[in-house]
Amino acid sequence: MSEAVTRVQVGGTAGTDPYEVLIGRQLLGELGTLIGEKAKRVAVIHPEALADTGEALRADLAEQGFEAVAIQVPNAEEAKTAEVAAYCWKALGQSGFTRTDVIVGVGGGATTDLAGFVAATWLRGVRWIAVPTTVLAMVDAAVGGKTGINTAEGKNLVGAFHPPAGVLCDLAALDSLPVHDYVSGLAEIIKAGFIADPVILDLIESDPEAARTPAGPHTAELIERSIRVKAEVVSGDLKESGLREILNYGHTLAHAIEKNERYKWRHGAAVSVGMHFAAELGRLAGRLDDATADRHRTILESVGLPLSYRYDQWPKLVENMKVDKKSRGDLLRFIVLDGLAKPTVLEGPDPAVLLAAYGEVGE
Ligand SMILES: NC(=O)c1ccc[n+]([C@@H]2O[C@H](COP(=O)([O-])OP(=O)(O)OC[C@H]3O[C@@H](n4cnc5c(N)ncnc54)[C@H](O)[C@@H]3O)[C@@H](O)[C@H]2O)c1
Ligand SMILES: O=C(O)C(=O)C[C@@H](O)[C@H](O)[C@H](O)COP(=O)(O)O
Ligand SMILES: [Zn+2]
Repeated sequence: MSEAVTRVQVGGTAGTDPYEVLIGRQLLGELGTLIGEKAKRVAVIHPEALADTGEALRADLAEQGFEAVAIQVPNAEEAKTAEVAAYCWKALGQSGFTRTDVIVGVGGGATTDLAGFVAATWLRGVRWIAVPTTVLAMVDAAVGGKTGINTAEGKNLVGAFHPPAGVLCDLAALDSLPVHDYVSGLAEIIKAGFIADPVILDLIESDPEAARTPAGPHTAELIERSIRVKAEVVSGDLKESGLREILNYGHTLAHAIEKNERYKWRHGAAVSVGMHFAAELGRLAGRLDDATADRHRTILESVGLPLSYRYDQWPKLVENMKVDKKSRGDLLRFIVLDGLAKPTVLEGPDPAVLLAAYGEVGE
């Protein structure tokens, strides 16, 4: 018997089409319905690590009568390149993909970012469905319609806002995820806790060791709460004209680190260091109380996320941060907290304060 399915609605305001995020188990039966009757062809974009899943999905869709192709892409950030996007476009062209056909992105956030970007750009936009298979992709990447790829100059510099037609979070997928990747996803869950839903922090703090695995007692609740935070924010501001920037908490430094590491670090690990930095920045800018700033350190450390990065890299990180999407002209902008669950923008902080905050993070 299948377990209960939770449905979270996203969008439906300001002229955007609403869609649902489904959270549960054995959800793949929903895929055919979501794809719809208008589609003749379906392309399943999946990473190498999920070759079997990708092929099983393709075969199942073929059995349902679709002309289904599987497009295998590299694992992780190696998939988020212009070359891999071009490879996908070629596969779509060769299979005669039209505007009524549908892309399915199955994998972690790197795969769903790429699949969504390919869907946004093919024929100027076709429908796509996200099937996230990492905790990070479930709680963040697959929801909200930010799609994109990296360039040598920076993280996610090319992309489009192109929401999916639906998101299927099958919790069973998490069982095969290496612990390192599971824990990396906790960074975005903790982010949702600090910016909007402190119950998330309480649940993790009640048993940090258990929070490190999908078998933990609060897994489904942590995932659902984080999705609800994201859904509420992006429903109010799809294109990041204001409110949505709060989802970038910790990301200004995180993306600078990822670029500096040539995209070999996991995103969640970089976000962890980035949130530690943002907390210290908030504290030194006189915005954030000591207890909440210290709480960042303890909770991130308790689940095994990193807090530090190389001190000598600061000048390069500052250069990298200049292309952050929140920058305006020469003005660096950061999301900081005025208090727990009170995110705000800090514009053009004094370089001495920035360096002092990094002094707490650098090793
Ligand atoms: N669009 C957004 O709003 C948004 C939000 C947050 C993060 N992101 C992006 O998401 C990406 C990070 O995503 P991620 O943390 O999911 O990493 P990832 O996509 O790089 O996946 C990590 C690794 O796990 C493998 N994998 C995926 N599912 C698996 C499973 N069930 N079992 C075993 N292996 C599996 C992948 O192939 C990869 O090797 C970054 O590129 C980040 O920029 C986007
Ligand atoms: O959805 C958003 O908006 C976010 O900022 C969520 C982030 O977790 C995510 O990493 C996003 O891809 C970052 O976006 P970017 O615009 O800074 O590239
Ligand atoms: Zn992120």
